Amino acid sequence: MKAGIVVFPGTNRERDMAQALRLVSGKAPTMLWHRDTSLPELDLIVLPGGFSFGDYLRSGAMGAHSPILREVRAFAERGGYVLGVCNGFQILTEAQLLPGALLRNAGMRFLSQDGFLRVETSDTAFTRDWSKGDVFRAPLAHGDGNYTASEAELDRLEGEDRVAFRYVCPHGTLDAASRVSNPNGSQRSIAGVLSANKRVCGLMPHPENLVDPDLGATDGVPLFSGLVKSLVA
Ligand SMILES: N[C@@H](CCC(=O)O)C(=O)O
Repeated sequence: MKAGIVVFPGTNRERDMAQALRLVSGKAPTMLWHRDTSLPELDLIVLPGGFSFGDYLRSGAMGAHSPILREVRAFAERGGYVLGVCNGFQILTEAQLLPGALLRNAGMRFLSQDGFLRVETSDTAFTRDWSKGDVFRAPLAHGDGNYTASEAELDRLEGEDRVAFRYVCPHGTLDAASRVSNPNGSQRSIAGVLSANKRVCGLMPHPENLVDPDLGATDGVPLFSGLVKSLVA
């Protein structure tokens, strides 16, 4: 699987993402710069976490206007697979490659804690190595993770099976009003969504940080192993 990771000024999780892709796929990804105006041949583009442009204006707002986003958009329009994690998810919504917006956390403070996610669909390359209803752990680290969209958009996402992950309690129950189950106030406890063709996925938690057994947990491996199965010719 030929993966590319986009680095912006302020990105700080590109090495975590590169390590996860290398560990699971066996192939080192290509590091891309936000000013690049052409891409190598790729199967997957990843926008990793961090603080692109210092989160000035809004998290992801400036990164969404970087030159490389024209190439990312064209790649997605050709049916390419794109994964946005945390700041990468914020950039994808700001670029309108995914619906909705990530607003300030409901508690108005930066969250740095474990989150528990329930897989809401296994019918995608990003989730095929889980079963619908599986619950896994993934670290959270963000100030603007409160997923928000219109009621009509939320209904559309639900109706088209495009909610990928939802925040739940550790034993899997869902309580949108609970800060344990829903740490940042996201509407309907949504943690990750998909594009209409289900080939662009964004999520706030960091599954790339739980793929190495030497670090004590491999909860995030299925995200990457599913992509390898779908994208390796
Ligand atoms: N800087 C963004 C994302 C953080 C990250 O990607 O880890 C925020 O605080 O919401």
